[in-house]
Amino acid sequence: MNEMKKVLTIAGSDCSGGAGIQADIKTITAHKMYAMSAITALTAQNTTGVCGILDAGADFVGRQLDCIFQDIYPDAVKIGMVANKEIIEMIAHKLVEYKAKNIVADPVMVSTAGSRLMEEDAANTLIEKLLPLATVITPNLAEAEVLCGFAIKTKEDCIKAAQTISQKIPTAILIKGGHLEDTADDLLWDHGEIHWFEGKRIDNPNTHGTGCTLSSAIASNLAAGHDLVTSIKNAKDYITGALKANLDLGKGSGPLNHMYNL
Ligand SMILES: Nc1ncnc2c1ncn2[C@@H]1O[C@H](COP(=O)(O)OP(=O)(O)O)[C@@H](O)[C@H]1O
Ligand SMILES: Cc1ncc(COP(=O)(O)O)c(N)n1
Repeated sequence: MNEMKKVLTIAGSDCSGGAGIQADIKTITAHKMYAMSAITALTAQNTTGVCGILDAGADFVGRQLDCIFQDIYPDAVKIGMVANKEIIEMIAHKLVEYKAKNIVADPVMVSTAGSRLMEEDAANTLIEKLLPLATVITPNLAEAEVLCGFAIKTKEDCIKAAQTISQKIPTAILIKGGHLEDTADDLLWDHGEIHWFEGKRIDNPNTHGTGCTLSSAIASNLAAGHDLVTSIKNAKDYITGALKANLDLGKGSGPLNHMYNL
């Protein structure tokens, strides 16, 4: 029997199933891997927006991580929504304690519909304590603007932003271009080396959970033993397929179709 790869997601729950923990578990399962989850917060949300957040508390997040790492050690870890400083610090502490590897950190700050998912005063703790532990961080354009401190309008701006961010956070940096106007090109800055992952813009308004899905697909590929560039390329192919499959659920920006190639 082949060894089953294990991927852990540390993120918030989306009760409507499109983003967060639910998107991550669907993605990891579609990669034929074993998914585990440490839930940082419950959100009450759907395709039209977020109407409530209940965070799990730092101690309880720590207990979930102890249970996971002491029993079924993950081959890769994806980090998504983390609501406040205390939880960020706890996760950083546990990842160091258990020597976690293949960490993909998505610095989730604001939902697509505009609701804040991380408290405003937590950004510095995220930048100083948690993001530097990652193999790769995956900000979207708005998150990259917060991390670099200036507006990003063009592909040249993306390169400048990655260079600036790398001075504070010495990991590989993937700036996602899902919110660029004409293309969906993503930029990887890997310690000074630049790779563009080109993507045609797919005309599908249902993009709830694209960032969550991409980061857990990258984590699944790293768990499989692929290098970072191959992992991102495969993850981009996965998200392209899930967008092209045109699921249309809910009254707002709907979820992706994770069953398109099963
Ligand atoms: N309409 C689209 N067509 C093709 N790819 C897209 C589209 N929207 C997002 N993507 C891709 O989905 C991934 C997630 O990007 P993005 O939507 O920018 O992240 P987030 O959900 O964090 O805002 C990226 O690889 C991006 O290029
Ligand atoms: C619990 C949770 N985590 C993350 C997101 C962001 O989702 P997206 O992938 O669309 O940026 C979300 N809406 N809810």
